[in-house]
Amino acid sequence: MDSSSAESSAEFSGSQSWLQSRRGVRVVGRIRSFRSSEIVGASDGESSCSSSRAQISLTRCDGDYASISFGDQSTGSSRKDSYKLDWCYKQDEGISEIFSREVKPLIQGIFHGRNACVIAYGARGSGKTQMIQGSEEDPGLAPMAISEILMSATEVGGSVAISCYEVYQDHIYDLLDPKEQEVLVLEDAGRKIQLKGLSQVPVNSIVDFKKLFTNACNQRRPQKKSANDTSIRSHRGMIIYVSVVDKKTNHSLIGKMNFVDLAGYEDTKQKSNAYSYPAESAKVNKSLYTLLNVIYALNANGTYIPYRESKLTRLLQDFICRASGAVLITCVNPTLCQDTINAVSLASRSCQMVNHHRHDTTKSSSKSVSKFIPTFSPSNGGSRAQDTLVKKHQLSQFASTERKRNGTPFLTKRRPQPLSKSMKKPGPSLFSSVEKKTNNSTSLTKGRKLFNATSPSPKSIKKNALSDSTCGDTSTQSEETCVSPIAPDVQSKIPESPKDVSFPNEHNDIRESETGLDISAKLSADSEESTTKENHESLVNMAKSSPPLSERLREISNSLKLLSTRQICIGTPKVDVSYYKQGGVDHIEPKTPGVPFNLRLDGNSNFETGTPQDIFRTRSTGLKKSLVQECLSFLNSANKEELKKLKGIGEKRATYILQLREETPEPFKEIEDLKELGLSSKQIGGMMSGILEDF
Ligand SMILES: Nc1ncnc2c1ncn2[C@@H]1O[C@H](COP(=O)(O)OP(=O)(O)OP(=O)(O)O)[C@@H](O)[C@H]1O
Repeated sequence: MDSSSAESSAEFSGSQSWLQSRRGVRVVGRIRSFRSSEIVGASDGESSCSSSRAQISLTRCDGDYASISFGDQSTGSSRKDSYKLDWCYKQDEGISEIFSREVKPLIQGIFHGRNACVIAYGARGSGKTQMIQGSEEDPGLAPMAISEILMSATEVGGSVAISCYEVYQDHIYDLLDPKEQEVLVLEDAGRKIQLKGLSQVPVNSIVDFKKLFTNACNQRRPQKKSANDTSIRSHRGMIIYVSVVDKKTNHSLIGKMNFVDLAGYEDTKQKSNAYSYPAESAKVNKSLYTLLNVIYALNANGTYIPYRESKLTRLLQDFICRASGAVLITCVNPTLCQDTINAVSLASRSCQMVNHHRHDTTKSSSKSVSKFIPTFSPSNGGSRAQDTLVKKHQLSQFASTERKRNGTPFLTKRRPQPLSKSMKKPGPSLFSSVEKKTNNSTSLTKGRKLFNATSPSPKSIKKNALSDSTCGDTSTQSEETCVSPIAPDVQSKIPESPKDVSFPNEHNDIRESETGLDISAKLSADSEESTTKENHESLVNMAKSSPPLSERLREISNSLKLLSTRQICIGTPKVDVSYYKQGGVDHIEPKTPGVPFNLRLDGNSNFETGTPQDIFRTRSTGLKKSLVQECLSFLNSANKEELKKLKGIGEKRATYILQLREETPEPFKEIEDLKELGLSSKQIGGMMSGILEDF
C-alpha cells in the first residue's frame, strides 16, 4: 500500500469509526475549487468578496478532525483561531470522495428502515447546489445516491420514489407538482412528521430520475421581482423513499433520505449584501440558526431539541434525530469573505468534535471549554444577525417578563398552528399497499402519483454549468492546505475568537420529539398561519365537555386521602385460633393480624421483603407517578378556564397550552415537557399540588 492510500484508508477508518459511534449529526467541511474568474481575482458579483491576499489553511488530524483557519498570506499573519470540524475535504478531493465517505454509509441504513439526511450549508456561491445537484458530466451527491439506491433496490426487490420541495419564507412548496397550496408539516399521534400535500413519484431508472429532477430543479416557487434579481433565497430538497420487505418479518420497511441544499448564509448587516431583501434574509438566517441549534443540541446530547422553531427544522425532524444518520457539509468558498468565516464558525460550534471536547475534561483545558460556551457578542457580524433574530423571535414581552420574574428559561413562543382550510385529504400513497402491512415502520407522506403526469422540462439543471469552473491551484496542497485569497476589507472583520459567535437559543428549552411507532391517522396541523377560530373553539369546547376528567381526579384524590388515613394492610391472613387455644389463652379476642412491615407485593403478586424505607419509597414512587400522570392528562385536556385556575397559569400560558394541543394531541407526556411552559421546577410542583388540591 503506498503512503497516499494508507493515509486515505486511515482517514476513511476515522469516518467509519464515527459512523459506529454516531449519536448526532456529523459536521464536515468542503472547500470548493476556484472558478476561472476567481483565479484572476475578478469579482463576479455573486460573492461579495474577492481578492488576492489572504488564505484559508486546513489542517487534518489522523482522520479525527479538521481545523480551518483564516489568515493573510502577504503580511505573514495568520489568525491563531481555528475552527474545528469533524472533517474537511480539500479542493482536490472530488464529489465521489465525499460520496463514498459521507453518503454511501448512510444509504445502507435506509434499506433497514432508517432515515438519513445530507445537508449542504455555507455562504452564497460556496458550491452547495453544485455539490448536491452536480451537472450532466459531473453528477452531484443526489444523482450519485439515487443510482446507488436504484441498484441496491433492484437487488433486494425494493421500490424507490422521490419528492422535491422548496422552503421559501417558512412555507413549503412541492416542486414536482407545483400548486398554490403549500405542503403542511403535520405530526401524527406517534410524533412522526408527515408532509401533507407533497407528491411522491416512483422512480424505476436513472433516466426517470433525471427527467423528474431536472424538472424540479427548474421550478422555482417565488417569482423573481426583476430579471436581475439574484436575491431569491430558499432551501430546496429532495427526499428519496425506499421501500423494502423485511424477509424475516415479512414487514415492509421504509427508509428515507433527504438531500437539502440550504439557502446561502449571508449577514444582512453587511453593505456588500445590500441586494438582499432584509425580510427574506431574516427568515433564511433564522432557519439556518435554528438548524444549527438543532444540530448543536443533538451533538451536545441535549434533552430538548428546538425543532419547532422553524419550518425547515420541523420538516427535517425525522431526518436529523438520534435515530437517523445525518451529515452537514459546510461548503467553503475559496474567495473568502466574512460570510464564509461566519458560516464555518457556526458550523464548528455545532459539530460533534467540538462537543466531544467540551464534555471530555481529560482532553480539553478549562480555557478551551469556556471557548465554546455560546455567548452573545454584537461585535461579530454573524452574532449581530443572530442577536436581532433572537430579539425578534424570542424576546417577546411575555418571555422576557417571565424570565425576569422567575429567572427561568423563557418560553419559546410558538405561533398559533391552525388546521389550514386548504388542507385536503391526501391521495393514495405510493407505498400505501405496503404500508398496510407495516405495523411499526415510518409511514410515508401521502401524495399524488405524478409519474405519468409529469412533463419534464428539457432545460438543464439550474446553476450546474461548470463552464467557468476551472480548478485553481490545488496541486501544492498537502495536509496543511493553503487555499484562498481573502478580501482585504474582510481582514479586520475576522472574528477574534470562535467564542464571539454564538447560538441564540442556547438557554432555551429544547425538546426532541419522541420517535413513536404508532402511525395513526390522527394528524394535527402545523401551519404558520394564525389559529382559526373554529379549531380553537372546537378545542375549547372539547375541553369544556370534560367533566369525567374532573370526576376521575376527584375519585383519585379521595382514594389518596383514604390511603393516607387508613392503615395499609397487605393480604388478610386468617387468625390461627388453634394457636391461641394451645397457648392457653382463655379469651380469644379477634385481632388484626400483624403484617410484617418488610413484606410487600411485587408485580407478580409475590411477597417481597425490604426495609421499611424501601417499601415506603416504592409505594410513594408509584403514587407519585400516577399523580403526575393524572396532572399531565389534566393539562392535556382541561379547558382554558380550568387551566387558568392553576397556580402559575395565566391567560398567556393557558392560550399557549391550547396552541400546543393543536399541534400535538398530547403535548405533555412527561413532567419534563412542562418546562416548555417556562416554569421552574418549583412552579411545576406548585401547579401540580394545585391540581390535586382542587379535587
Ligand atoms: N467544485 C467547484 N469547482 C469550481 N466551480 C464551482 C464548484 N462548485 C461550484 N462552482 C461554481 O461556483 C458557483 C456557485 O456555485 P453554486 O451555485 O453551487 O453555489 P451555491 O452555494 O449553491 O450558491 P447559492 O447560495 O447562491 O445558491 C457556480 O458558478 C458554480 O459553477
